[in-house]
Amino acid sequence: MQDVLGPTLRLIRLPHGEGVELPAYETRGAAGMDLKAAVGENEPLVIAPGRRALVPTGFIFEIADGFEGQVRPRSGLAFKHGITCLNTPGTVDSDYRGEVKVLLINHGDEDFAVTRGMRIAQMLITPVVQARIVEATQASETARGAGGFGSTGV
Ligand SMILES: O=c1ccn([C@H]2C[C@H](O)[C@@H](COP(=O)(O)OP(=O)(O)OP(=O)(O)O)O2)c(=O)[nH]1
Ligand SMILES: [Mg+2]
Repeated sequence: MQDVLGPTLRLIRLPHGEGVELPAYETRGAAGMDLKAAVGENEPLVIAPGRRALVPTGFIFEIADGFEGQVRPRSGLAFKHGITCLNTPGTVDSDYRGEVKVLLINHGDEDFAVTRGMRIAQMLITPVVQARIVEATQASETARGAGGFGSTGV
């Protein structure tokens, strides 16, 4: 995978991200780079059951034109603790210059403490295109027509 040259991702470290490891692909073929929590060293962010929290990553991500960042949950956190991303997949626009944050929700039945450096989610860099938006008066004909939501059987 790493033989395939992807776009450059510039990361601007914010003061509270000082010392936090860069997001990284954990294995050679990993689709997503793991994002780490930039919460205070002695201030874990505790998410109670049923609650949500915006977790800082400590970085501005300058995503190349023509790409987006998709913030997705980590399956291990979901399986073991019921922790997932509420807005999955989160969309990080290429023109966004604020800090990337991860919106976690606790679907488990115990408090979950997010500690500094914890790998909380993953980000995929994915190509996007913008459509040319045109209003029309009639839909074109197709074999499917208006059939959907199980119209071809289950
Ligand atoms: O998980 C996420 C999702 C979004 N963002 C940031 C980057 C993204 O470019 C911006 C806006 O996200 P989105 O378009 O999904 O939210 P919105 O509710 O439409 O806000 P806006 O009006 O700012 O576009 O928020 C994150 O940091 N993490
Ligand atoms: Mg938006």
